[in-house]
Amino acid sequence: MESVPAVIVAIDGPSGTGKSSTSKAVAAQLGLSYLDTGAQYRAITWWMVNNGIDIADPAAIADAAGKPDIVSGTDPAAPTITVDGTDVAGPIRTQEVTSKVSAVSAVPEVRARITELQRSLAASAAGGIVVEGRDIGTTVLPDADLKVFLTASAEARAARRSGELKGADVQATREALLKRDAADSSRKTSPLAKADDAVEVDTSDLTLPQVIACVVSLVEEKRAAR
Ligand SMILES: Nc1ncnc2c1ncn2[C@@H]1O[C@H](COP(=O)(O)OP(=O)(O)O)[C@@H](O)[C@H]1O
Ligand SMILES: Nc1ccn([C@H]2C[C@H](O)[C@@H](COP(=O)(O)OP(=O)(O)O)O2)c(=O)n1
Repeated sequence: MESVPAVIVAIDGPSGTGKSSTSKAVAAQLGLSYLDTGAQYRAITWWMVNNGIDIADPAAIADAAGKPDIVSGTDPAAPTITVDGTDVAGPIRTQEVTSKVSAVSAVPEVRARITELQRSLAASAAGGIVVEGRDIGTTVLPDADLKVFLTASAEARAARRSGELKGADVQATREALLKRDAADSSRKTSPLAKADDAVEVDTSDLTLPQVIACVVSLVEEKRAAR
């Protein structure tokens, strides 16, 4: 039987463009592992908040960056995230963590630590992996076989996000989302950016199944060309 070589897929883009839903579905469909790098930054932020680290003090964050043990489960059917053995999948999605994650993830020591975890997970995924985040194509896995950069209008993204957070005001969600994009795009260390060789897909007017099909066919094209 012919074996299919492991494929590494990097999916980046701002909040609400469909990275997590698309990456999980593509990985499940193609039998690949899946890594949500945003969950890792949220997990380290949750730990900082829980341990009384001053989020306004980058030196304090840098000093503590090596302390928490963050473990990601990469099965796309049931991704997991633990900190020092505690399941934090729920607590990392609170408004408090969301409002603080950009400040924590801007600290170079935090990025170095999490980037190392990401590279080691990608290297050990024998069947290949889909890794989604903000700097995967530019910094974490610059040699990925396929890089996709998802975009969508602020209106579409805010409508999607406020649909998730029951009862959330679309305008307030839009503002919080744009504020986080601006912080993530303007930080010095590996900001949110499209890699030069990434394929850009605007998802504003596409359904989720259409985006998934588009990325699956991009992966299949890459595989066929190898
Ligand atoms: N193309 C799409 N059309 C409509 N809704 C979408 C689309 N892609 C994703 N969504 C929905 O938008 C929300 C945010 O998607 P998610 O995958 O979490 O985005 P990201 O990981 O980029 O923040 C989810 O509720 C998801 O189901
Ligand atoms: N590769 C990554 C992934 C996420 N981050 C940071 C910046 C993001 O605002 C936060 C949270 O990412 P996450 O993907 O969970 O955010 P959303 O699902 O888009 O709300 O983490 C990062 O700096 N680098």
